[in-house]
Amino acid sequence: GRMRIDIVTIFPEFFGVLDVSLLGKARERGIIDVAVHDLRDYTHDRHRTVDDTPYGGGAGMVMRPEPWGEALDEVLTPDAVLIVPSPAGERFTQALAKQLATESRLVFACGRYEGIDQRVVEHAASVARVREVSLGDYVLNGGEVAAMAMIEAVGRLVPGVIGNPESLDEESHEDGLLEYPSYTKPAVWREREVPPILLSGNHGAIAAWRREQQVERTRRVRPDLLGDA
Ligand SMILES: CN1CCN(Cc2ccc(Cn3ccc4ccc(-c5n[nH]c(N)c5C#N)cc43)cc2)CC1
Repeated sequence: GRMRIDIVTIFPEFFGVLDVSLLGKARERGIIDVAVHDLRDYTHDRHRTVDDTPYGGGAGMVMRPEPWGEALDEVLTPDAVLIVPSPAGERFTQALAKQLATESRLVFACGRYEGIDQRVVEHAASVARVREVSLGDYVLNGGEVAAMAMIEAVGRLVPGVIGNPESLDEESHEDGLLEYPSYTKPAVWREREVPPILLSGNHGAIAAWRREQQVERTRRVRPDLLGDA
């Protein structure tokens, strides 16, 4: 396929949904191959232990390096990009999604507890490109939800995955503005009319109105995207 994605996690069943979603079609068509690996398969003790107490003290547990080392030995090839979801990561953006969509191999290391022993990331960087990436400034309990979001954002940009590619270039954050509001039938719903301009057939005026809606909405909701104070 065009892209191979490996996911290492202690919750492999979490990614079962990838079989049914949009990416399910892409997998059937052989565009994207996804393989999920259970980190516990790389432990060798009876309790399949993946965590231990943090050196230096502190609350919570840290994920042990050994299982991660063995798992990544198996899936991390030099051409791959290892993506490690982390609260301390660089911000995940549409620009990064577009960059990652050009790669042939992505590996996602989904941590839990308080994170993964840092030596795992250090070692991986000697084998492949590694990026610690954060979904946003809020706290999750692990990397799986973040990985799912990133896989969806990247997967839909891989050529052939989305039916109508033109819907890709007219979307939010493509031109730095939020998207304009959308409407469909009926023309009146609960006494609310569709903006008449959209029924005018005047495509120049419609395009202008949509642009104005984008600017107005962006200024109201996301002034940071306009570089406004
Ligand atoms: C001493 N204290 C100092 C504060 N830390 C902070 C902390 C560390 C881990 C976790 C839980 N967790 C484990 C793996 C993992 C991956 C991604 C994310 C994540 N959260 N938010 C995003 N946007 C994420 C993404 N992407 C969270 C994760 C939660 C909070 C704890 C220890």
